[in-house]
Amino acid sequence: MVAQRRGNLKVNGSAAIEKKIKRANAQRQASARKRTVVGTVLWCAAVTVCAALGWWYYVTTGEHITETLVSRRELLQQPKVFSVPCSEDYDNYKRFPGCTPQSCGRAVTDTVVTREEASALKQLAERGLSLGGSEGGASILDLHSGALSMGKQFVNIYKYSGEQIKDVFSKEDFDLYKDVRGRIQGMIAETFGLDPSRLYLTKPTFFSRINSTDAKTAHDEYWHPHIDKVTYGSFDYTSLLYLSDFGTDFGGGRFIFMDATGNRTVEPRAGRVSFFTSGSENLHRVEKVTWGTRYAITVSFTCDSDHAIDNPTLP
Ligand SMILES: O=C(O)CCC(=O)C(=O)O
Ligand SMILES: [Fe+2]
Repeated sequence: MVAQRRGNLKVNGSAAIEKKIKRANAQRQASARKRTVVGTVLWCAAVTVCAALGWWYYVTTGEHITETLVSRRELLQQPKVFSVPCSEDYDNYKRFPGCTPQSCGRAVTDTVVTREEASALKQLAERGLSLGGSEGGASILDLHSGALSMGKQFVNIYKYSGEQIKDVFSKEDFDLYKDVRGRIQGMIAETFGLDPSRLYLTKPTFFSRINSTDAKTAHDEYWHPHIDKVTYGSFDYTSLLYLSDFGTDFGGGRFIFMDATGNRTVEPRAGRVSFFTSGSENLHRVEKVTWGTRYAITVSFTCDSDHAIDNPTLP
């Protein structure tokens, strides 16, 4: 009797042990699965954080920049000129002696436009753009055609504002614009050895205002690499007059020449004029603005009088 009970106990006991072992195994497997899932999630999170830190470091420290041609802190006493071999782009267009680029390059000057003039032009841009503005990060105001960014499209500021335009812009504003444009034209002609009277203002010539708001339409995507002669056709010489300071008024927003040997940067500074031949020898882009507001004017020149535009006048 005692022996039989012991036997039963033994049978019952080993079943219980087997059950325990099974339960323990199941628990071990479940926690191993849990560990794998947690491990994967942590690994993904670590990779994401590393990628984000890498991107932030890349953008803020300018690791993508091989050389800074002119920094914001520098104040150039004379133009800095950099020669680059001309591309073949100009072969696809009619050549204009005394104007079509024969030697190509890029240059930066801080002595053609004063900071006071840049400030007056920025105020002009602020007043004009306050009447409209894009929903995305990039707005333009073209005093020649009247185009003004408005939401997701453009309006004609002269038609849109009617008589009130006289409260927004003055004759002095337009005189300053004309004067500055003339000086830039003279500087381009002198630097590239051109006859200034063979160089004409062309379109689009416009103010730009850029901030860090996400783009809403393709018009807001100012950061794409491009060649001005390909994008705009009539351009032979592009100039950019900066109206605000990199690092003080805005972050990001540096101008980048994308050469085969690396990226070369111009840091905007109010009153600084950067100018260059418009072919693919000067492929470029603007870095995304990360904070603040960046103002500039793109002033464009052509050698083809058929594409010339006049200075803007108040209607
Ligand atoms: O604002 C800039 O620095 C460059 C603008 C530009 O590339 C353009 O208007 O074609
Ligand atoms: Fe451009």
